Amino acid sequence: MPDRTPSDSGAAVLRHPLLASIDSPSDLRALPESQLPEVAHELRSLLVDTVSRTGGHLAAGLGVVELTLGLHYVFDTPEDRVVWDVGHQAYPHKILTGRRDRMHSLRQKGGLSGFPKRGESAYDTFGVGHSSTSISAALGMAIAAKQRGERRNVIAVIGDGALGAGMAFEALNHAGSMDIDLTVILNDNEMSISPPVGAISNHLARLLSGKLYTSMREGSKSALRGMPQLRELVGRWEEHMKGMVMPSTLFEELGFNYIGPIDGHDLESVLKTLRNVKGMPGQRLLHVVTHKGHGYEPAEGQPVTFHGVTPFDRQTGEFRKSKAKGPTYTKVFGSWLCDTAARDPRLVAITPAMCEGSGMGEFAKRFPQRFHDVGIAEQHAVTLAAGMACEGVKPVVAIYSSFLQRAFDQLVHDVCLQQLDVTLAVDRGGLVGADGATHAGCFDLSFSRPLPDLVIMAPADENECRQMLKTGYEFNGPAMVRYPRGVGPGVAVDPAAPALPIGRGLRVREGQRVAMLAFGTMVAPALEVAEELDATVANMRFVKPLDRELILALAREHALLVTLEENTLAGGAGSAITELLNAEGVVVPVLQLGLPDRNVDHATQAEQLAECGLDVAGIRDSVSRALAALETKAPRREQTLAG
Ligand SMILES: Cc1ncc(C[n+]2csc(CCOP(=O)(O)OP(=O)(O)O)c2C)c(N)n1
Ligand SMILES: CC(=O)[C@@H](O)[C@H](O)COP(=O)(O)O
Ligand SMILES: [Mg+2]
Repeated sequence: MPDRTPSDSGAAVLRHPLLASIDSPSDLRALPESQLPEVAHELRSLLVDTVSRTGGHLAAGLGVVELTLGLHYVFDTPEDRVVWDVGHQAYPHKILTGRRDRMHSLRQKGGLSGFPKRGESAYDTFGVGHSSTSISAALGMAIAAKQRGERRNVIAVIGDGALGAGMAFEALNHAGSMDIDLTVILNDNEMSISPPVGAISNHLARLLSGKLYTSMREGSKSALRGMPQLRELVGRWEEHMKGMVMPSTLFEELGFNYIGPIDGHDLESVLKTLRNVKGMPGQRLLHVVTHKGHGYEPAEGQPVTFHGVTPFDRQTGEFRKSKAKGPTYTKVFGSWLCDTAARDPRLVAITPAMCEGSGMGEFAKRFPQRFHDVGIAEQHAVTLAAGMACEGVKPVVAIYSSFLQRAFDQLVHDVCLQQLDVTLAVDRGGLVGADGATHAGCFDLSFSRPLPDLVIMAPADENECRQMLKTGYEFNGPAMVRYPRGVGPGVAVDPAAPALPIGRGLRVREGQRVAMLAFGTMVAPALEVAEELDATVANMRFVKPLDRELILALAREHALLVTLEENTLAGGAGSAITELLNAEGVVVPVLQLGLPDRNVDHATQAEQLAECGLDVAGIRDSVSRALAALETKAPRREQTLAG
């Protein structure tokens, strides 16, 4: 990696002389091919340096350095469209496409997004964050280009993990039957976030181990150099042997011309193959083999840890100490899961490819027979749980709120309609910080609330989270506990704490002027504000069923109700309360506070909350204004105060 040299300011900076001359892929294309290995070297260096400071996704980007260079060198981007899947591997792409000097701002408020984003650059052809969208989007672009009579290459780059999702196969299925030019590059590093799972992954491994065919082919090629007639004959024999030695690939069966596997770190081979692919008509799938974390030893050795990282020391690969106190909600879930499984042999746990992120590592080790990582397959995960519940086991699906969006109909049709006993541990509910809008869990309360028979809970602290998991698990029907990313207020967890009475909230402070009806993460800031405003605070606990008696009592006793939730205001928990009041014919002013009707970009969680007026200062302001308005104006019927 390039040396550190003192900058004018005396601070150590990294020198990347070649990268410094590349402001767009045109500059890259102007370089002789002989300089590309050095560009690759500098790219890796800059990538490690950047992410060691900002945090973010590292190992995947390191693995696609040569592929990224090759794509921008060989293809005429952005005229040719490169569509990245998930987009967590796109940092090298950002560096080469005019964003080098802003990499230090990655994932920070006002800075570069951690994912491709159409508004950020013309080279970001499709906004991503969620997995397995690339082939559909690329196919759509290819069809549009054909219809408009525009000739361009369209290339989807998808990982072996992302390929396991149903949506990727829906797209292959469609594309394979069409008269269309489309390139799919399969970036196979034999890793998802965790080691990949499933039969597709086994199929890819078999393709990679088809060494016999590959070495026969390579050996014969060099042997026949200078003997053209014989080479043609052997070429035909080779096709015949290919069929005999290697079963045809899944992709060929789906109508794709399969090319590869090639070594994705051999720049010469990457460039040569991309040039060949560029001229080919029809649908082709190029199988590129890479190594997650390539070129940075700590990441190569620990690709799971270095998938997504907090800032670390680039020399040693050691992480900076976290200042956070207490366990994350994810950890609380993980230990509840293990404790419950130890007592109840009926418990099974399901994750759609998020074992570590969802806190299930310990469970997977201790109860491997009852642990099901289904790959990036949220829809399948939920319906699989439904099937299990039909047969008397007790499934717990741990899923990120934003990924549960994928499985909405499965939740409606397969779980709730049949009132099946499935517990959903919905992590990352609310704003998630640096991953930004793609990963924010802003909608789960709105989309789950209309479902009959679903119990929905939101804990105010760590202990309540455990109690709610117990409550949901013991409830004989569908139940969901939604908790946020990160740590809570630091309440000690009592493993023996009882389940909660369903549909009962809790008054946590008594006041006179206003009642604050808070859900989940909003209880703590509501309590902080309450002192100053002489407010009653209720920890509502249940979004469904709502605590009717508590709400009506609060409405009787106070001149103003304030609902607070870390979910979009549209159709969320506050709306549930106003619906109930309307249904009961109760007229009381209600101020609804929650997430706004717009996407909230990457920043820290605290910055995002402040931006949405959901930090202590923001809540205090909104409530004070509402109280002032109420005190100066004559009361009206039907008052709903805007937040
Ligand atoms: C719908 C959805 N589910 C889960 C995730 C979380 N996720 C992000 S990257 C990833 C693994 C992707 O593996 P692969 O496509 O092989 O890419 P690699 O990291 O190996 O380069 C997962 C599960 C996601 N982004 N989107
Ligand atoms: C790219 C992706 O989808 C995941 O890697 C995600 O960024 C993980 O987020 P957490 O850090 O919240 O687990
Ligand atoms: Mg992979």
